[in-house]
Formats: sequence, structure tokens, C-alpha cells
Amino acid sequence: MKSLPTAKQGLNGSLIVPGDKSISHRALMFGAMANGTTTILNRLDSADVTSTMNVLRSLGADIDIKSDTVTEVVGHGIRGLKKPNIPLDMGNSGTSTRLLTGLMAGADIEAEVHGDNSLSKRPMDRIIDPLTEIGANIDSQNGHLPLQIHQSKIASKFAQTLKVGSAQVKSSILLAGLAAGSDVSLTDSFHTRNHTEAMLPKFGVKVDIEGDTIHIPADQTLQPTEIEVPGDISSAAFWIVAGLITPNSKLKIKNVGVNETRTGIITVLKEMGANISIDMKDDFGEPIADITVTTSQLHGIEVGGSIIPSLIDELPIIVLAATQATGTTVIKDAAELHVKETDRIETVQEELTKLGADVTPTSDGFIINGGTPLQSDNIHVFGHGDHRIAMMLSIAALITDGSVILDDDDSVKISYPTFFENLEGLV
Ligand SMILES: O=C(O)C1=C[C@@H](OP(=O)(O)O)[C@@H](O)[C@H](O)C1
Ligand SMILES: C=C(OP(=O)(O)O)C(=O)O
Repeated sequence: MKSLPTAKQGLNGSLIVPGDKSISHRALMFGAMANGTTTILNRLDSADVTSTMNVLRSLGADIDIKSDTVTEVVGHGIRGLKKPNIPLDMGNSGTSTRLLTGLMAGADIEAEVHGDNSLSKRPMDRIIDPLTEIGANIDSQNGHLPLQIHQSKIASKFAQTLKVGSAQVKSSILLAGLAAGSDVSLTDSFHTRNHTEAMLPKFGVKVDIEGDTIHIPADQTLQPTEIEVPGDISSAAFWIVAGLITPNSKLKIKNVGVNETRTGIITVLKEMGANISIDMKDDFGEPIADITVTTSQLHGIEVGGSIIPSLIDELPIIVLAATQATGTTVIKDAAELHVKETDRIETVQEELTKLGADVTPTSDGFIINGGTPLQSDNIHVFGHGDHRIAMMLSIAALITDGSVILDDDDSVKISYPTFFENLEGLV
């Protein structure tokens, strides 16, 4: 339980958000598949990433946390990965589960895969079906965890088209093929986040991209390398919106990863009238920028279609921004929100309504009538155990006129353990 601060004086200053979660997971996994020592700089230290590290250790990788900013992964090559002698616990992390299941099926590693209550409700048939099509042998509980990965024989050459707009599914299939030494072609017409195919060449893997199709030739090995992880735009998103909707604010968020498959939130907020400036920095593989925002009068817009995958995790905080915009914002094509850590269409609507926002859920998004001041008089809000909901509500509380109590604040450890420290530092 946490009493949330308001920001009566505005938010001013600069901050650095922790490393990107998606990139941290992948750097660890690819390091474990390589032969030798990979150095990861600025890895996110959060519960989801710890789930990935623990599983990789059970598969035989040595992971040494040298300091707050340096992690070394000693891999023994794909063939050096071994059958774990304990059931694998993926905690709350969809990314760990889906990517590592593909990797293990491809490497022909038998394993049992578990997760927490939230993860056990999330759909796994989206990976089981395409992986089974290429030769994996995976049992589930009606498409849910726990999974049993049995001995698998992945086709030596296959071509697939992504059926769900999910980078986790895309990466699961690519990793299955890569680990099996197959020749892989995978078409992603959704343009989901591209960190897997962007990072593999740094490990010496040949990746050809032609239009929407990713091709990895057969029999690739991974060479150890150094990966520098940029700040997570999904974490920066909370401060971007906080700076825009809190009167008298100017905030600079430094060293944020601005890969174009992740920056839908910037496009949408600018279209809503946000004053955001992007100062590009040196590029270490993934583009990095300092992002400066000043208080802005936003207006409602329609958000939907192909931009959705590039802002999927930011939709809860975009809804909050829309409650402070003039006019109506309509968000559609976002049915994926039903199958995140919570049903984020339900939880966002339920909790923001408690604060006086006018948010109507639809089957694939929201209709938000903006311009509603957020009220509070000892109102209790609940993150439903979902980190992004807890952080969104904490930003909402900044602009309330009273006191808001967050009943569950612990979930921020999933992606942003230092969130409340950063918050206290700004108010
Ligand atoms: O690949 C990734 O690292 C992620 C992809 C997204 O999930 P989907 O690909 O399932 O939409 C996102 O919601 C998640 O936080 C991280
Ligand atoms: C959906 C998320 O993560 P995951 O799917 O990895 O649990 C998230 O971080 O918002």
C-alpha cells in the first residue's frame, strides 16, 4: 500500500530510466547461445529479466553480475545448452516464456515450463501452434501453462507468416529455427518490435531482411559480443506523459531507446498536440535519444491500425493522457490488451473511472471523453498486480487534487524497480 504524491509545483528536471526490458532479455538469451563471454552494459535489473537469467542458468549458462551496470554471460554454444533438472519458473514474464520455449524446442531440450497466476492465464497456443507446425512437441493445459516441451525435431527448412501481431511469437519461431540450425523465413506484416533480428547480427548471425520477410540461413553459430542496452521507452513513457499533463512542467528523459518499432507513443502524443523534442545521440546499434517534454494542451484523436504494435505497452498511459485532452480519443485494434499481465482494457477503465475519468471500454480499445479533472479524496486504486497499471495510476495521482492510495505497489519490480524512487525525486 502506498500513498501517492501529487505534483503541485510541476515536474522539472531530468532523469535516466533503466535499461530496455525487451533488449535485456534478448542480450542474455543470445549470450547464453554464444560460445564465450558476452558483456551486457546497462542491463535492466528487474523481476522479469531475473526470470530469464534463472532459466538460462538452469540451461547451463554462467551469468555473472559484475556490477550495477555490467553483466557477463558465459555461453557454451547452442549445443552446450542442457536439459534442466528442475521445472522452469518464468514468473510473470510473457517474453521469457515465449522466447525461451522456442529456443528450447529448437535446441531439442526437454523441459517443464511454469509461471505465476497472471502468466498462467495468458495464451500460449500462439507459440505452440506455429512451433508444432515446424516439428516441436509441446503439451499444454488447453493452450496455457504449464507446458511440457518434449523431444522435438524441427524442420531443416521452413517458411511461415506471423498470424498474431506479436514480437514474442515472431522471436519464438526465429529462435526455434536458429537453435535447430534450420533455414528460416518468417514474414511479419505487423512490423512488431524488431530487437531480435536487429541484435542477432551483432552476435555474428546472418540475417537478411527483404520487405516484411526475415531470413536466417541454416547452421548459424553465435559469437560473443558486447551489448549496450538503451533506456526503456516503455518506462520513459510514464515521465513523458507526466510532463505533458502536469501544469508547469519540463522534463528531460535521457538515453532512451527510440527504435522506430517502439516509438508509436511519440507519434501519437505529437498528433495530440504534445510539445516533445527528440535529441538523437550516438547510436550503439539501437538508436538513442534524449527526450524533452513540456506541459501541453492535448486534443483527442483516433489511434488504431498498424501503429498499435509500436505502442502496445504504452496504451494504459496513453489513455491517461487522453483523459486530459480536449475532445474524444478513440483507441481501436488493440484487442491484444486483453491478454497482457491483466486484461488492460478492463483494468485501465475500472481504475481511471474511480478517479473521475470518462473511459468506455470497447472490444478492442477505449473511447475516452477528455477534459475531466481527476478527483480524489482518499480514493484507493488497485494495480491488479500489473506493473504498467500501477505506474499509470501513480502518474494519474500527480494531477489529482487530493490523496490517492495505491493498494499494490510491489508490481513495479517487474519492469521498473526504481520507479517510486524516481517519482519521489521529481515531486
Ligand atoms: O518481444 C518483446 O520483448 C515484447 C513484446 C510485446 O508483446 P507481444 O509481442 O506479445 O505483443 C510486449 O507487450 C512485451 O512487453 C515485450
Ligand atoms: C506485456 C508485458 O510483458 P510480458 O509480455 O513480457 O509479460 C509488459 O511488459 O507490459
